[in-house]
Amino acid sequence: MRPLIAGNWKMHGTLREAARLAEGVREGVKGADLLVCPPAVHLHPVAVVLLGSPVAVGAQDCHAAAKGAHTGDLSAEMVRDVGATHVILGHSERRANHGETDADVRAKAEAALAAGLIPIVCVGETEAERLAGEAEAVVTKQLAGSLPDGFAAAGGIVAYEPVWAIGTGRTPTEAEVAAIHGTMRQSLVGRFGEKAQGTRLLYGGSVKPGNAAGIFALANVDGALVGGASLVAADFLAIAQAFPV
Ligand SMILES: O=C(CO)COP(=O)(O)O
Repeated sequence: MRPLIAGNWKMHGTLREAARLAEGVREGVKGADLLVCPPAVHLHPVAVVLLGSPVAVGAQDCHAAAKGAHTGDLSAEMVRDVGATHVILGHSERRANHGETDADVRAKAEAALAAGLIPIVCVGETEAERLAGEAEAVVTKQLAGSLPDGFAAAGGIVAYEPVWAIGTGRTPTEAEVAAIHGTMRQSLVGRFGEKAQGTRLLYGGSVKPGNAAGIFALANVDGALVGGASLVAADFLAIAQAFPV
């Protein structure tokens, strides 16, 4: 399976900085499939910078409805229309800051699929859940509730992002990542059948150039969802280069 290295730029940067970062990624891309997910207002200009390059563009969220009276929201169609091919859904920051439930994420993923976008659905346990030994159960439940039917057939992507590893410089051990990714694969194959062997499972949470190779060597890790390190083109590209080809 071709790895996917995705950058989640979150709420960072000016338009000029977004364009420069996109140019830096475009100039250095080789090997892995790359995706950048800028803030919504930068989607179109970044898509223009990356037009004709192998670097894809994704949004960080979309609404579940195709259109309507939803002030401040963006539909999947709008995101697609301005040049995005992917959308991150159910990131823990949205689950925490906007109260998004598994059912909300599932509805958004359905809207994304209907609009021809590839959803990247995020799951992950909190530190308290990990300490209570509940990480695998939490992630399995989130997957069951957040993924719509047809997810695997449409090429949907899953990102495992332990909440306590995001932006903290801490990561699970390689054995812990391998265990969760193995559990996720099993649960996807159980629900969607053998085609889910081809579902990309990304790891996210403090991925850096220095720890990427170890994480990428693990079974059932098919790429990464990178936050902070994706804001520096050289670091993002170094992470992509760490994937064994
Ligand atoms: O939340 C993340 C990506 O979606 C991970 O962020 P960091 O790479 O900054 O830990």
